Formats: sequence, structure tokens, C-alpha cells
Amino acid sequence: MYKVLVTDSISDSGLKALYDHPNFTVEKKSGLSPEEIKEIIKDYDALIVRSQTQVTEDILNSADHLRVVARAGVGVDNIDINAATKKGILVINAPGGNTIAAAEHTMAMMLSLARRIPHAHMSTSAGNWDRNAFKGVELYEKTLGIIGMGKIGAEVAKRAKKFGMTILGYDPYLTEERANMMGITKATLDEIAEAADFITVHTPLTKDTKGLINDDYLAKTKKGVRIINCARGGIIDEAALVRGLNSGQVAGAAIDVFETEPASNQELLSHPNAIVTPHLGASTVEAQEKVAQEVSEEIIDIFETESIRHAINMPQVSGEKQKKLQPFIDLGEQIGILAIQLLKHAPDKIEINYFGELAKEDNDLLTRTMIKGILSYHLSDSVNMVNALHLLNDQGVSFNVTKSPASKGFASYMELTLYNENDKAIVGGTILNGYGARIVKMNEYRVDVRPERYMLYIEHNDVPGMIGQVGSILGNHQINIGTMQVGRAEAGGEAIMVLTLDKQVGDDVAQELVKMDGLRAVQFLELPNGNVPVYNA
Ligand SMILES: NC(=O)c1ccc[n+]([C@@H]2O[C@H](COP(=O)([O-])OP(=O)(O)OC[C@H]3O[C@@H](n4cnc5c(N)ncnc54)[C@H](O)[C@@H]3O)[C@@H](O)[C@H]2O)c1
Ligand SMILES: O=C(O)CC[C@@H](O)C(=O)O
Repeated sequence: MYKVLVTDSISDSGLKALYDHPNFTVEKKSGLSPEEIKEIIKDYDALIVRSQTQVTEDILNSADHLRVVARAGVGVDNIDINAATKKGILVINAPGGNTIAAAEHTMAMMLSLARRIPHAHMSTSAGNWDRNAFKGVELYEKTLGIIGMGKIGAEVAKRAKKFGMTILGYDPYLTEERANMMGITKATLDEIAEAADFITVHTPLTKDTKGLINDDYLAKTKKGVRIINCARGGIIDEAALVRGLNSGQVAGAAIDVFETEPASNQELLSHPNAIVTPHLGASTVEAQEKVAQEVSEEIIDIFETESIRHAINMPQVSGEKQKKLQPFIDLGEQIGILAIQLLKHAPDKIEINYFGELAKEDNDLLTRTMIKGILSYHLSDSVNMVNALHLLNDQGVSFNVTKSPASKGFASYMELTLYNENDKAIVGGTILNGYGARIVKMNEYRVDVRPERYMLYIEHNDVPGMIGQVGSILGNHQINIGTMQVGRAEAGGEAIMVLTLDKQVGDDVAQELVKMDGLRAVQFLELPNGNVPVYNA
């Protein structure tokens, strides 16, 4: 008998498949403290949560035979994925079950903003009859800018079109073809700022989307723009939004998700032109039933038939073959994340080459991991090892894998090339026996870099004094350099420098670096999980 623990408020009818199954028992225990969950988790085989329960490393380490943590929803920000992977615990989610609910909530927020319904309700229910104070605006013939044209963004576009709105969509993966099919216009962020009467965001919270709507962006928007966030807190800089509301640059904001939750920014929460809801995007009877049903059915499949559909991670499993490949799998994901950052855009073509011993292996899992690394940079939690190749296909990105027994100077070597129109980015890596993972090629240059969380990539002219200048700028900002590698194609030509740093650095440092004579490009790179362990190949 498999025991399933449910620690958040999850729809009972959605859990029916588990309740009815003879091999499963379900125990619902809401409102437990992390300490209490830690105490009891050792008795369970699966854990189902929504967004309240923080599934910490501590809890996961106390689990003796937990095999699955299931998130009844999309975002897995509340689960320590790394700790789960290390412990061999599978993390799954329900990516599509609340799409309609979130799209409808966005429409409700947009209409509420346009007609000031919450404010009119408060006034009328307080005994007033003020028909002049709440004159609104129409959605008809207005322009809506949608940032993030994934599942929810696309459903919002469909609905807004029916209201007679013109839709501008921005998404690194949005092609002209898909935009035409949806009857919307593919736009840049600046084009949206310039033309949109309403702007709604539907991206995950990533390094790129954090603070996407900030003072600078708001300054470019139409005066009187109305802004909606039913995606993730932090995509809109709350302080900048309050400044925009105060100055009248922003006529209204409808916010469901906050930088910290429960929300505490009183200036925003009580602003007369803001409408706020407590993260209700997915809170419909139907969505909660669907997400609970999706995870229940998947848990049954995992235990009964070992089939997995929506895995967020791929636990490190034992077995000789897996053991041998695991270091490359870890490095493969990092190569994907580095390459997509170097390319700066979404790729339209991907090439993966395996050389030497590695070419003799079944590389399916490794290829999927690398593609997951590439896609997760923009698609975040919606990408997993299982759906990575399908998503690539959906996004219209072609990919090709080649294998060659030639050694390329290392017993095993893998190289990833991403293409976007005329640009390309190359990252090559290997595992050095006893020394662990190494990035040995970046673009056209040979390097020898141990992947670390914070890295700095500089392209410059091969002239004396560059290293010293970079060192002093970083030193002046109290940034310690872990390692430094230089690479050049030929003496006196073009060269690169790759540094690993002890902490994240801000744009102010980049601004100083780009002013250096002979510097051609500078880019900070970040690996979410830091360096991979040292393995003996
Ligand atoms: N408020 C809620 O209760 C609620 C409910 C469901 C989902 N969500 C959130 O809504 C968001 C969207 O969910 P979804 O299911 O549509 O996800 P999705 O993965 O289908 O779509 C996300 C889209 O964002 C795009 N994107 C990534 N980085 C971008 C960038 N820098 N600029 C523009 N676009 C970018 C991706 O290419 C992708 O197409 C997620 O953050 C999810 O967690 C919130
Ligand atoms: O469970 C919830 O209500 C949050 C849902 C939403 O934020 C998600 O990411 O799926």
C-alpha cells in the first residue's frame, strides 16, 4: 500500500482516483509546520502540495521512502528541486490544469480596472450612489500588450480579441507564423510600451523577467497605461509601479501576485488606483479539480507502471550506466544554460555533437538534459526531461545530434551550438578524471573553466593590460575573482577572458567594463545550481 500525504488545500474530487485506488491511502493534513511535516514525512511514499507548503531540503532529507513530490499547479518555487534530485525524489507538476482559470482571472482583472468595479462596489455598498466618480474606459479598439505568449498568454489573447482589442505579443519564442495564426502582432517590448493601453505579463519569474517592468520601462509606456500581473510577483518592480501610479503615468494596476507573499507592500495594496487579489489566478473549482486530478493520475502511473509525464527533475538513479553518465548529465544541463545566455536570444536551430567514449553511449537522457537547460532559461518550470523535445518542436526549433568516435583531445567531449539567424553560441565541455566538470570551449575559443554559479565572459582585443584593468574594476567593487582564463585565436587578434566570481555583480560594473579600451563585449553568466560535484570518470 502506498501512502500519500496532502499538506495543502487540494480538491477532494480531484483526488478521487487516489482515494478509489486499492493500492493507495490518502491522508490530508493541512496547516502543518515544517517541523511537523519533517516528523511525519518518513511514513509516506508521495507528497502532494500547492504553493503554501515549503518542501525544504530538511523535510526531503527526513523522508525515508518518499518517491514523488507533486505540485498541484505550475510553479515549483516552493520545492527544493536540487535537494529532491540528490535524494532521488521525483518532482512533478500539473502544467495545464489552471491555464483557463489564470486567463479568466486576467480578463476579470482587466475589466475591473477598465470599469473600476471593486471601487464602485465599495462605494455603493457603503451607502453612496455616486454615478460620476466611476466613469471607466472600454476595452473595445484598445491595444493590449501581452508579455509572455505561452499557454496563459495565448488564452488571454484569444479572449481579448473577442472584445475587439488589438493584440501585440512579445515572447522570445514567438514566431511571425504563430503570431499570424493567432491573429496578433509580434512586437518588441519597446513597441508594446509605445502602443499599449493595457499591458499584461504571463512569463515565469526568471533572471530576465525579474523587474522587467521597472522605472525605465514605465517611462516608455503611454501615459495612462493600465497594467496587470497574474503571473509571478517580481516581474513588475512594485516600488516603480507605485511611483508610476502616483505620477499618473500608470492609470491603474491589477495585481494578483506579489514580490513577497502574503503581500505586505501597503503603498501598493491600499493605492486608490490598484486592484489586488491574494494569488487567486488558479483558484477556481474547475482548475483545482483538474490540477488535483492530473497529479493523482500521474502518481498512480508512476507507482503502477513507472510512466512519467510531467517530471520537473530526473532523480539521480543508481546503476552502472547511469553512474557513468551522471557527471555528463549534470554538465550537459549547465552547458545548455550557458549557451542560451551567450546567444542572448531564443535559438532557431540546435546542434549537439558527442565525441570519443561518450559517442558510444546512449545519449538520449543527456540530450534531453541539455535541451532542458536551454529551454528552461526562458520557459522555467514548464520544461522537464520528458517534454523538452516536444516543446522544442512546438517552438519550431530544429535540432540535430551527431556522434563521432574521434577524441577531440579528451576521452569524452560534448559540444553544443545554438543558432539564431546570423548569431551563434558554442559551449563545449568534458569531465576530467579526478578534477570534475570543465568548460573547454566557448564560442571559437579554447578555455579551461570549472563551471561556477557566477561567471563573467569578456571578448576583447588581444592587447597588453586587459587582465589588469578588469581585475582592478572588479577589485574596486569588492568582487573577488575565483579563477580567470584567457583564450585567443591568434596573438594580437581577438581574445576572450572567462572569470568565475564569488558573487553576483550589478550592471554598474558592466557599464565600467564596457568603457575599457579594447573591450568588445561583456556578459555576466549565471548557473542556478552553481558548480557540479567533482566526479571520477
Ligand atoms: N496567478 C496564478 O495563480 C497563476 C496560475 C497559473 C500560472 N501562473 C503563472 O503564470 C505564468 C505563465 O504560465 P503559463 O502556464 O502560461 O507558462 P508557459 O510556460 O506556458 O508560458 C510562459 C511563456 O513566457 C515566455 N517567456 C519566458 N521568458 C520571457 C521573457 N523574458 N519575455 C517574454 N516572454 C518570456 C516563454 O517563452 C513562454 O512562452 C507562470 O509564471 C505561472 O507560474 C500563475
Ligand atoms: O496553487 C495555487 O493557487 C497557485 C497556482 C499558480 O501560481 C501556479 O503556478 O500554478
